[in-house]
Amino acid sequence: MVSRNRSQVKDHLGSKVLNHPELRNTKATEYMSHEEKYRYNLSRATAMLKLIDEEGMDVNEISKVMSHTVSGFTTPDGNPLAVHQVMFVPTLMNQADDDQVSRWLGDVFNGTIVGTYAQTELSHGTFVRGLRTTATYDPASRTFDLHTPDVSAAKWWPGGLGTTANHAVVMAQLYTDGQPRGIHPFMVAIRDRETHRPLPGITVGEIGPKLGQNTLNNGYLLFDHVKVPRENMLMRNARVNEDGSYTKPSHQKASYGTMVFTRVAIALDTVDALQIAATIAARYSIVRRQGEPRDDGQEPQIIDYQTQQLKVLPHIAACYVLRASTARLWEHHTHVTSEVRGGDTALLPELHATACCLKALVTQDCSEAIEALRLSCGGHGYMTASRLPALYAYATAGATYEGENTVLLLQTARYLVKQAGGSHAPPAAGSAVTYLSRPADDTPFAVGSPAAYVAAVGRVARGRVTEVAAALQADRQTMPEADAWNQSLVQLVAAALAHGRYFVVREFAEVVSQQSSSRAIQQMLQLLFSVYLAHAVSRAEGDFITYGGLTPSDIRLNRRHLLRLLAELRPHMIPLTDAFDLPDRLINSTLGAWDGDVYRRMFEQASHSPLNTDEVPASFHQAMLRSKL
Ligand SMILES: CC/C=C\C/C=C\C/C=C\C/C=C/C=C/C(=O)SCCNC(=O)CCNC(=O)[C@H](O)C(C)(C)COP(=O)(O)OP(=O)(O)OC[C@H]1O[C@@H](n2cnc3c(N)ncnc32)[C@H](O)[C@@H]1OP(=O)(O)O
Ligand SMILES: Cc1cc2nc3c(=O)[nH]c(=O)nc-3n(C[C@H](O)[C@H](O)[C@H](O)COP(=O)(O)OP(=O)(O)OC[C@H]3O[C@@H](n4cnc5c(N)ncnc54)[C@H](O)[C@@H]3O)c2cc1C
Repeated sequence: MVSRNRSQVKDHLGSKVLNHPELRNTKATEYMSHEEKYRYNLSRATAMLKLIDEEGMDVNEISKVMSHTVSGFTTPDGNPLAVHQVMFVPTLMNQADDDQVSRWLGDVFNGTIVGTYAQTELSHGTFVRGLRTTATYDPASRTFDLHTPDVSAAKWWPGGLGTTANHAVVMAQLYTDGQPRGIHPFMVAIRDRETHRPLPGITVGEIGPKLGQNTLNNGYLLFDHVKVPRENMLMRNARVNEDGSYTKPSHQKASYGTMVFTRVAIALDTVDALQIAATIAARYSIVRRQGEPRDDGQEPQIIDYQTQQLKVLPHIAACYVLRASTARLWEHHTHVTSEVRGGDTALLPELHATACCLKALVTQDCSEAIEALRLSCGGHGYMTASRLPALYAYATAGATYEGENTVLLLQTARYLVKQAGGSHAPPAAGSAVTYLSRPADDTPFAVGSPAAYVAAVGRVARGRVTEVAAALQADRQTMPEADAWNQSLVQLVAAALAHGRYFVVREFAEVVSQQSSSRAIQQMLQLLFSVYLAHAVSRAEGDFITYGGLTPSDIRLNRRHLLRLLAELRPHMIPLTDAFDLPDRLINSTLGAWDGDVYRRMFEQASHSPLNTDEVPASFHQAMLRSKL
């Protein structure tokens, strides 16, 4: 499997799970209790982990397996082992030293150690430096004392912590030699490997129901002076020596590496959810007919309403554009990580800035798009069996976890304004920010020219960044830094999003220009790109007038152009979503099956309601008749 790309891994595993004795048969989980749902999803997650093991996948491929296309089928209510796979294992691989890796990894891969990534606390998630769990080193016993000072410092949220994991990588404030040293990772056993009972000094449990993803098994965790051996601090980056002396990491934020990786993975994966939602809405929009009959005597297919085309088609284009740019980000991450392992951290700041902004842009765009697609399916889109609510719940969680989106965009903005002001190391060759130090691209705007649109998107990004950088600089002369920063927050976020949009469209422009296998494919990619660009302009018309060099007349022309493009794309809608190659069983939607047999499926799913088991449910007598008396 080692040389397969993500899509090949997804297809391979997709067919494996659909034929797997323990995974191929699914149950409707809507009517299960919380505990039953957890058991069902956990046993499927475990079967999936065994399958991964049988396939001999390495850690890099394990994260590819987290493709929502596959995991949404295997664990429809959230994977209680997701954080084990996506964060715990990669943290050990990248932050444990070689001795530690050889000490733990065997037990991780044979399933004896199941872990989570315990960083967030009740009172601190965003502000990582503010975490209050302490790890105080005692040279006499050569142990760390892990302690939760009060309930507000309880770890709260880690996935799988509730009742699944027996170990955690705990992010805690290190104290050694009497000095605070900042946040560091510790490998901590929290439950007995045999009995699964919490170990002495540990309080652990599950946090309760959420908007969705209810079997992620998010948990809480408190330490009452728990002793952890010195060898359990992950020591690839920083070290605490036996005498308590401290060796700094090569990069101040080296211990944040897992977050960077997971942001990249989330950006990639959320596009999977959008592809599924777009396929469902496209198929339903063809099947559904409603309205005054036309000349042929038939009611119109809803996709032939211009408004419906606007609700559905731009999001199909977005699937293609965002898939390409997030795949490029993944490749870039792989490259930078290997440089960092070799000791060169020069590319890390920009990788961090790009990962923050793409994770935010993609999860925001995808959750808004999935909600629009749900609305495009009318009442039936509100039903759980359409799968659209779960897809939305999944995508919108991505806007919060692994760094709340506003906060991440502000990280990107911090990097951008430093670049614009020349106060950061100059960008490396191939950097995504060189445009800030060059004159603006003055390619005149012309409807119908993707290159002209890309240039305009670039002018918006450049204008947004330079304007807010100047405002910030001016405010810094008259007020404290924190006030000046706060004064510009809204514009900083807008600048980071504009930069992200420019990154995305430049990457796709390159994909289109490099595509050489067929003229027809090239033309289709051009059409998708044109739709994406025209839609991007229509969503931010003010910006394109203010910074992009467009006139009000260009804006009017773009509105008409977008609608014409949608009409042009409409006949290709089904092939374009079929091309995502999603088998019906993985889509798992009453509205989105390939044969379009929507109404029969809807009736079939209604038959599963426990309220339909008896003609008159017992509850009628118990609740309603009694209340009449
Ligand atoms: C394949 C998987 C796909 C999908 C997922 C599948 C399933 C999903 C199931 C479950 C997923 C759930 C998991 C969720 C897990 C979590 O949520 S874990 C917790 C995540 N928490 C966060 O992300 C917290 C966000 N906050 C932060 O990251 C930081 O606090 C901060 C906002 C970045 C600020 O940090 P700090 O206060 O320490 O920073 P400053 O001291 O202000 O320094 C800033 C300078 O540091 C640079 N910096 C910051 N971070 C990094 C980094 N990671 N790498 C490199 N550099 C970094 C920053 O650029 C500043 O640099 P400067 O300008 O030069 O000073
Ligand atoms: C489903 C799910 C799974 C999770 N899994 C894990 C896990 O496995 N491990 C783990 O450790 N954590 C996990 N988390 C926690 C998650 O990482 C945090 O919730 C997330 O980082 C947001 O932090 P917060 O809750 O502190 O939000 P807050 O920071 O409190 O956000 C609230 C509001 O404050 C604003 N805000 C905060 N700071 C600033 C600022 N500096 N500037 C401007 N605005 C600001 C935000 O923009 C937001 O609007 C999970 C969360 C969820 C929802």
